[in-house]
Amino acid sequence: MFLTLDIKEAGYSIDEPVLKDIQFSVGPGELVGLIGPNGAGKSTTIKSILGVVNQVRGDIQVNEYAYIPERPIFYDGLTLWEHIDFLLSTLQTDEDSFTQRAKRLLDLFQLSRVTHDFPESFSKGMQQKVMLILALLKKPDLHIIDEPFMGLDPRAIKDLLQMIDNEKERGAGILMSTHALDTAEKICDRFLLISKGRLVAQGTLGDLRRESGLNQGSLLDCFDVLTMGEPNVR
Ligand SMILES: Nc1ncnc2c1ncn2[C@@H]1O[C@H](COP(=O)(O)OP(=O)(O)OP(=O)(O)O)[C@@H](O)[C@H]1O
Repeated sequence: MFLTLDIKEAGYSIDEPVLKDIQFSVGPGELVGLIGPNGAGKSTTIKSILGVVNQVRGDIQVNEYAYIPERPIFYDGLTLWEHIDFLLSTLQTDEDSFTQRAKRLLDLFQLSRVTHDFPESFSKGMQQKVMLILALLKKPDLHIIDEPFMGLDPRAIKDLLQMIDNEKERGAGILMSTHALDTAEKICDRFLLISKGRLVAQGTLGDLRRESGLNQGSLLDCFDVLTMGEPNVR
């Protein structure tokens, strides 16, 4: 497994846990969708894995990962190419092949023209593409992707889906939070459904259908049934 998570409680203060009793894992070549309503605890789950939630009771084992946040983050004063160069300096990899891969990806995502510009000046979609390129260049065991489809044009979404396929084929695991349930239904191997800080269901679409009693239900239908009337953590 590339990620094994067993959270008893996690949150931003000791007396008010946001998450309770969440257990799951992500293995090689698996795309796991983290879904749930607004405020359910998806980002808090991801932040617990990243180690930036200060109150976590439980155990989280994670291999080397790349994180693509919902809102792209860049280093002040570094151009796009300098971000790539900086990443290279943190990796033990062959410089020539790394540079070639970087150029190919910049081409693919149509960012070759702006390699010497500052990512802060890019559109949201272009910034998202930069984060994707940096994650791909790292070749991690696990990708953790927070709501990747927002702000991407249809062509970029197609490229992203292709990238996800390629990464799975390479053997990487992917944990992806999203509200795009139509897309998630088509591409995810398994789902983690979080509601009000608890893992209310996990498994394949077939498992979620069985659990919700909707034999032919879409992911959205199952989501609706399974997130109704969940008790609050607090
Ligand atoms: N930094 C923080 N400090 C205190 N509480 C927080 C913080 N971030 C999130 N929360 C609370 O934790 C709960 C879960 O929020 P979280 O951001 O994990 O939800 P989410 O499932 O990612 O939602 P969304 O789909 O809206 O992004 C919410 O009640 C939220 O108010």
